[in-house]
Amino acid sequence: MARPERIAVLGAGSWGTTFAKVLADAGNDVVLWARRAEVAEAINGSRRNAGYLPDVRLPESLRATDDAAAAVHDADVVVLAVPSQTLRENLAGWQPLLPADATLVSLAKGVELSTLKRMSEVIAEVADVPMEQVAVVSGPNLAKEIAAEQPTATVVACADHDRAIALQHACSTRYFRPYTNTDLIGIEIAGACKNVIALACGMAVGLGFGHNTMSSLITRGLAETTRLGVALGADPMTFAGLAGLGDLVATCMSPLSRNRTFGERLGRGETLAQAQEAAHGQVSEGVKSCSSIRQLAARHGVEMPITDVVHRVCHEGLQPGPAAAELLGRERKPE
Ligand SMILES: NC(=O)C1=CN([C@@H]2O[C@H](COP(=O)(O)OP(=O)(O)OC[C@H]3O[C@@H](n4cnc5c(N)ncnc54)[C@H](O)[C@@H]3O)[C@@H](O)[C@H]2O)C=CC1
Ligand SMILES: O=C(CO)COP(=O)(O)O
Repeated sequence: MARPERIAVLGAGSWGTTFAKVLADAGNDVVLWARRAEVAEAINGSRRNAGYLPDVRLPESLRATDDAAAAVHDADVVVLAVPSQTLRENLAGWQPLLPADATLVSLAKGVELSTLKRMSEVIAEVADVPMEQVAVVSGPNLAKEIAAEQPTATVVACADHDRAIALQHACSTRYFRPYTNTDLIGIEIAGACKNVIALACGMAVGLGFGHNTMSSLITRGLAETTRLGVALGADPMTFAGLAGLGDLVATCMSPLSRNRTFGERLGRGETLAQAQEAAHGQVSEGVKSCSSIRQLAARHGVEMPITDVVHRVCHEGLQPGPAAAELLGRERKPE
């Protein structure tokens, strides 16, 4: 397959804007779709997306529009950079506009609440395309660091290995190094679950706990994530890779993570509404995915104790302190 040249990125939030910059820096012809016309105008005029990445100057070659039809026209690749719980609705609106053979790329890390589907499943269903046409990009990819051109690696996953390689070429830059993978289930489950574990780590920070607590949560979080993934058919090795352990460590350890920051606020005693207000509309996917992942785990008979308490803290009034005590007080077992 030839190297893609026309790429549309739909969603001009933190990651959509940053990934569009990566694609433009890699030499592609990139159009970024923003919901609000003034955001598109500011990107075209001042090369800034002030609401999300105020300190970053975007490449001259990156064009923005609020017209989705113009953005996707003739695109070889369409990147979906909207939150996971709105992706179905957003994509349904764009579906009639999509070029027939375009690779559809998910950047979202979540599991849909109403259906318990992964994002690639939602995309294949709504766009009515074979799963081989859908790809996922996931890894330790905090947008602000990548926008500042700090080196990172990532995973480009697609059941069609040739498409994965074409996309790998399209998003390789001197600061962004993608690896290919064909295990969509593992990559997506890892990406969704790490947000929930990051909420738990944030709560631990908010409660005043240190690195032993964080490392314990990361490691046991990886264990429960792997259990779920394997039950769904994932390759267990995926969880030791960039989209597994890599992203889990980055998100749980970094104050730049919205999920960890959200958890920290809850750990300090703020309510869900207060933490949501402080997020200024930026998405903390784990707050909703903790519920869908918990349901998915129950459906498959998988124990996910950290995810369970995160759900109950976020949605059932459990306090972070007693949640920690509950995890420590569980039945003793071998590792
Ligand atoms: N920010 C990051 O560092 C990374 C984010 N991700 C994932 O990428 C996805 C998008 O994240 P961000 O760009 O960071 O989110 P964001 O909150 O910064 O931006 C979301 C974008 O989606 C648009 N949007 C379209 N329809 C929407 C609707 N109905 N409701 C809300 N927003 C709507 C918003 O206008 C905005 O441009 C999430 O699933 C996130 O987990 C993945 C890797 C890195
Ligand atoms: O997915 C991310 C890093 O890989 C971003 O995490 P947050 O959504 O918690 O900021």
